[in-house]
Amino acid sequence: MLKTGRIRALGAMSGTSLDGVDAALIETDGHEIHAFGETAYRPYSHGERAVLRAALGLWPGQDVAAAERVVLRAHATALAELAQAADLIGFHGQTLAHEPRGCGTHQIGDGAALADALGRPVVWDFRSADVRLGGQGAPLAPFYHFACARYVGATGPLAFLNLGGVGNLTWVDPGKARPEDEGALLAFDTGPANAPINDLLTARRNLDYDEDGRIARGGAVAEGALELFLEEPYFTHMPPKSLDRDEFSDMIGLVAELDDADAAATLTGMVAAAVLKGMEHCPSPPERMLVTGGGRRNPVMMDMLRAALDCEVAPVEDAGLDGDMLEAQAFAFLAVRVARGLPTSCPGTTGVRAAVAGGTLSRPGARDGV
Ligand SMILES: Nc1ncnc2c1ncn2[C@@H]1O[C@H](COP(=O)(O)OP(=O)(O)OP(=O)(O)O)[C@@H](O)[C@H]1O
Ligand SMILES: CC(=O)N[C@H]1[C@@H]2OC[C@@H](O2)[C@@H](O)[C@@H]1O[C@H](C)C(=O)O
Repeated sequence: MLKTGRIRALGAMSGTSLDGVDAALIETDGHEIHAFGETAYRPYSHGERAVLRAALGLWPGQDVAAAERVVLRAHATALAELAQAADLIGFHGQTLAHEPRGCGTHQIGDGAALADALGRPVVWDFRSADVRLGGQGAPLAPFYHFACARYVGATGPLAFLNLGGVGNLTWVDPGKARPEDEGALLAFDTGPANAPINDLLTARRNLDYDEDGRIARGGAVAEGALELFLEEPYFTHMPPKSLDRDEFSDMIGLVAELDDADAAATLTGMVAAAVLKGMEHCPSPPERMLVTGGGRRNPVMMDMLRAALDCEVAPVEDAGLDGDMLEAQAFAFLAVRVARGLPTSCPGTTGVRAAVAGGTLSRPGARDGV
């Protein structure tokens, strides 16, 4: 692979909400974003999702064979067409469990098998090297956020907020030369985001989520429950810090006595309150917060964030980025960095001891990685 120049990279992400595989092409040299390319989305069927859900919480050595097959098949079909135009693939896989201070972090998805299936080199297993070196293994999107901040022409500090199952925040100083430079990035998971709302509405109404915040809009935030939530020690822990999807699943108990609308409003308010708490850790107030992930489609959540924060809060689309594909693009970008030996995480993003290029490069036909 060429050491300099642009690479057409295809990234694939299967997030904690288990909805499907996002795929996106970008052109990059691993430093700058030169161009965005085509995207694809391949949802999981109900049956596939059930297989993945049943495997959540499992660690290597446990029986994850069925889930592995689902992930490989879904990615092979999701990526088949776009892979024709790609020099390199970045394959995140599916996180089943994440406990960086305990068992580690576990993503399934065999990159060597995917390289064989697609006939393209694949970078995968992005997180474990970081954990081995004392990092949280997450979040990894921040190095891409640094490139995005440059791409959108930011001159002062700004923040990216991803509202997926969990919320994660990246504070960026685009004035620094490189993302691994001290003070360029601070990143951490803010707390729960959509996962508890989805879980509540699945249990109570058999809904996947609170579409456009319609249920929360009819309710009011229960201040007592919110105060109890904010007593969680997680919020006072210094970053870097990261969460597993279900680490805050107990919070549903805090809204158990409330009707559906008040419960949804309160869980939505907790997301905004957790982000506000997170802002206390930022080195300086950002000029604006660009929001990505499914939560940016929830107007009630966005309004609560705007009410809580002192800066402009806008979906990343306002800056010309694609909030549905940002994570897939991130793993395309990180794949290029790994292939070029450039770091993908640093003390400010994951707490790793020193900047590290995490990931394995597997070429088609070479099962053990190259
Ligand atoms: N129109 C909408 N209204 C309200 N909520 C929405 C809407 N669209 C998406 N969401 C929420 O966003 C969630 C999906 O977010 P996203 O796709 O960012 O998750 P993910 O990438 O799987 O998660 P993570 O980033 O944690 O891995 C849905 O489960 C839902 O809760
Ligand atoms: C272990 C893991 O898969 N973490 C995910 C998850 O989903 C959101 C948040 O929790 C973030 O920490 C991370 O994903 C994004 C893509 C990241 O690494 O930046």
